[in-house]
Amino acid sequence: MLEAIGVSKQRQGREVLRNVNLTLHAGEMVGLIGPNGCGKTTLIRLLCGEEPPDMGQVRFQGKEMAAWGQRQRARQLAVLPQEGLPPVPFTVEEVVAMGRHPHQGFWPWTERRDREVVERILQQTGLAPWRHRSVQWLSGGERQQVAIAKAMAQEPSCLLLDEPTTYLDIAHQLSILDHIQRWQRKCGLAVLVVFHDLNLAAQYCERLLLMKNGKVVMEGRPATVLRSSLIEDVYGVKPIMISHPTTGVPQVLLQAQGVESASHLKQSGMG
Ligand SMILES: Nc1ncnc2c1ncn2[C@@H]1O[C@H](COP(=O)(O)OP(=O)(O)OP(=O)(O)O)[C@@H](O)[C@H]1O
Repeated sequence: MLEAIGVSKQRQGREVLRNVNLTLHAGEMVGLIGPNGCGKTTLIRLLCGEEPPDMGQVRFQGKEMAAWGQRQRARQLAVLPQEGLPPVPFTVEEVVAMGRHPHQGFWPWTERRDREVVERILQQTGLAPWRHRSVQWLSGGERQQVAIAKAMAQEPSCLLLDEPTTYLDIAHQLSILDHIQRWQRKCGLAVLVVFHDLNLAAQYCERLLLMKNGKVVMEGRPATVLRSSLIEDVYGVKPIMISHPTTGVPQVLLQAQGVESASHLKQSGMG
């Protein structure tokens, strides 16, 4: 479905992606993880055709990305950038409907279908009661939910999400990711998600790619990638690894390293 083949990219003379290979298949959710500045967003920008690689190739549905027209690509590929949705002076319903733009005028019956899709998505995402609220007055987390609904309205076959849960509380993190997972499974959607939360990545993704300094250093199932020694090497912190009590997937516990917390533990007899 979507492939990066040996892609490299420089920023101000510095190589921020080095010979990265990635394949995303229909019907799978893949997590892209790694420390700040390791190149995740740059890779997403190359994968969605926002920028060309300096070396290597990005191919979408077998065709080189540069050969896709913008509108044609937008009918198939939706991207939720890291910065999310700006606080625009449009209503929730109008913004969700903007997701239909790549399809408009494509078939004679699109207008009715566009309205049906927007209505279905407003209902599914629980945004229907907010349809007339202006997006500019929504909180960061609320805007993020609208941004995801807009991407859903695009009805893509491939979805790229750059840290979609950053502004969301725990209930909304689960609700959005559950929603995307159901959509992925029902429609065979290919999903690539950038995560900082390794525990969510392990729970939702069948495959993870771990990046460090512009390179993919490990790829595989969560149990292969989320190993204590590898996490320590890549992130520079020593995690405590446990298995999720229900699903058995690896989960990462962090331990505060400050002097104060250590003495607090000793005082309480837990150190
Ligand atoms: N326009 C730019 N000009 C110069 N350097 C840039 C530019 N954009 C990104 N970089 C650098 O490229 C590297 C990779 O950045 P990128 O945003 O891809 O990392 P990231 O893994 O997404 O980070 P984060 O987790 O913090 O979002 C960083 O060192 C960043 O400073």
